[in-house]
Amino acid sequence: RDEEGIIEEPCGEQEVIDEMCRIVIRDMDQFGVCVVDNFLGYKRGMSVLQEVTGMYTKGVFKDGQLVSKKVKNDLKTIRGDQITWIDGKDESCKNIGLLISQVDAIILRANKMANNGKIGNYTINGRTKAMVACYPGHGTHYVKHVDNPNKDGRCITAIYYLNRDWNIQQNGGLLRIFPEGWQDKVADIEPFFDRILFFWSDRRNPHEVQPAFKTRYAITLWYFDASERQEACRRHKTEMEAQASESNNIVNKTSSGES
Ligand SMILES: O=C(O)CCC(=O)Nc1cc2ccccc2cn1
Ligand SMILES: [Mn+2]
Repeated sequence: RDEEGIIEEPCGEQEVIDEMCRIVIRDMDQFGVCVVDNFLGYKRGMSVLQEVTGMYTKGVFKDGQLVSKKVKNDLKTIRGDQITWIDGKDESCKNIGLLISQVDAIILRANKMANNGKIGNYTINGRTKAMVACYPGHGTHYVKHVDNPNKDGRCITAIYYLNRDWNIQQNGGLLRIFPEGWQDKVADIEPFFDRILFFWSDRRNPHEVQPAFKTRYAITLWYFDASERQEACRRHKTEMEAQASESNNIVNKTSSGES
């Protein structure tokens, strides 16, 4: 507060980051979901959007997963979201790289600031690459699902939206989260430009994307909890070894003529 008792607006970059971290920690602890608007600001948000639309017109997006939909009595296969994975290091997506480092800064700082240095009792030590997704907008949707149902190590989902002048009534594409413990209440998130959303990736947050009727872009990052990730990798390694020795036995049996 300055002498008139007016609350000082955080002005420096660091104060803005700290303020945002406090909001993320508070909302994640209270709701398991957190929405922050004007995350990058108009200019930097637009440069991220331009890179994404540039990639899309270049056709780097893989065809989305097939969603066969019974339309009257013929199976109409429509494609869901189209995705591409990038690490944001190459020159052609340096602005996406800036977005990624900005989200990293918030998550890692929040991890430090939270009580005993853990946000939601996690110790975050890494993340996936950025998944850039596009819904082509012919009524494509994403069925209700959980990002991490079986402890693969991912603890926080961060989704950055890029859709300007988005009108939910006309364009659809609402993200609906069904947070565990909210009874019949839901969290309806409109995929607005320069909005970032955080939520726990596990079974606490089943979610769906309702049919979109305009091209809908989003960039997703998943952050890893150190111990859950380590355990998941150990389990995966054991499964791989078991499969290898199993196929070895079969080979030995068939080559030695045993039935
Ligand atoms: O765009 C949004 O608002 C969220 C869409 C969404 O949930 N996408 C998504 C996409 C996925 C792609 C591969 C594996 C798991 C995945 C989980 N979730
Ligand atoms: Mn998801």
